Amino acid sequence: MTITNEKPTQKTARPVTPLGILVEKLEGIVEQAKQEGVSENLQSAIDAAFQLGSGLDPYLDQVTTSESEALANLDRKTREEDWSKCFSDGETVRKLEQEMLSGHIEGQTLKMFVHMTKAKRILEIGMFTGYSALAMAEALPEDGKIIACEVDPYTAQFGRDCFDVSPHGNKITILVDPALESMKKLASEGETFQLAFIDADKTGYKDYYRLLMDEGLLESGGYIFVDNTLLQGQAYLPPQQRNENGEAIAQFNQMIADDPRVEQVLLPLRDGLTMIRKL
Ligand SMILES: C[S@@+](CC[C@H](N)C(=O)[O-])C[C@H]1O[C@@H](n2cnc3c(N)ncnc32)[C@H](O)[C@@H]1O
Repeated sequence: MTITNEKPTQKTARPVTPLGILVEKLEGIVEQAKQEGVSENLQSAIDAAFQLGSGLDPYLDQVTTSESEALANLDRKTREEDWSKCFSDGETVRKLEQEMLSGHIEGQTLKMFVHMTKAKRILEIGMFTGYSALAMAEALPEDGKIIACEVDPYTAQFGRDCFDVSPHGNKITILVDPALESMKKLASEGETFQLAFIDADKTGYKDYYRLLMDEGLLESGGYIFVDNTLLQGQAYLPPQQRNENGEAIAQFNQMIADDPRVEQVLLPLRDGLTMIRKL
């Protein structure tokens, strides 16, 4: 057996945001233009468009507060895991992938929102390896708590192991069940939350929202943050370009826009992050 000290292979994440996809397309256009020999003016316009787009995400990373060591460790471990093998070996019950992790900019944004809202009881719907849960936990006071719903036991344990090396991990309780079941149980026990973060299966978003709003889980004046509300641009692209998730998100966004009980804003951060305030 050969023992090396090489790091486990890390696959490069594929683009999963409107900007990332746009930049990948621009990169292809830059190459194609070079090969086909377009005019100097057109080439420099294409190069400028590529520069403008490709520089944004690295710049945000550079000027945003760095993530904690525990978050960096969780991110690295998530990238090193072979998620497709975990699924084919039957370790995970769902097909998971490293691209599901929210990451540095969104994590710091959520953490900032927790500070700003002074929320002490948070419900997370869709935890994966726990990046967003831990980022929010870092902003909670000692007596604050997060209940994180995750259907996959393998990734729930993966997250738990990462939480346990953080001084904030003890604020997070994981419920390993379909989120709808966990939420109904929490509602029947009279639990209430000041902040919820929806980031699970996109076709379930409408039901999660209804449960939060109609079953008393979310307190008046409480906030719901919702991830992937641009769904790689499918939310605003022509309907025939949408897959099932894109259609679910488009319908969800419209449902929120039509609900007089709330105020909301869709931030074009990463794959779209909607902030909703219950009036
Ligand atoms: C996009 S990931 C969550 C990412 C995480 N919030 C983060 O910031 O890194 C979605 C997660 O939702 C979980 N999920 C999907 N359907 C679910 C359900 N019905 N109930 C609970 N969790 C679910 C998946 O197993 C997956 O881990």
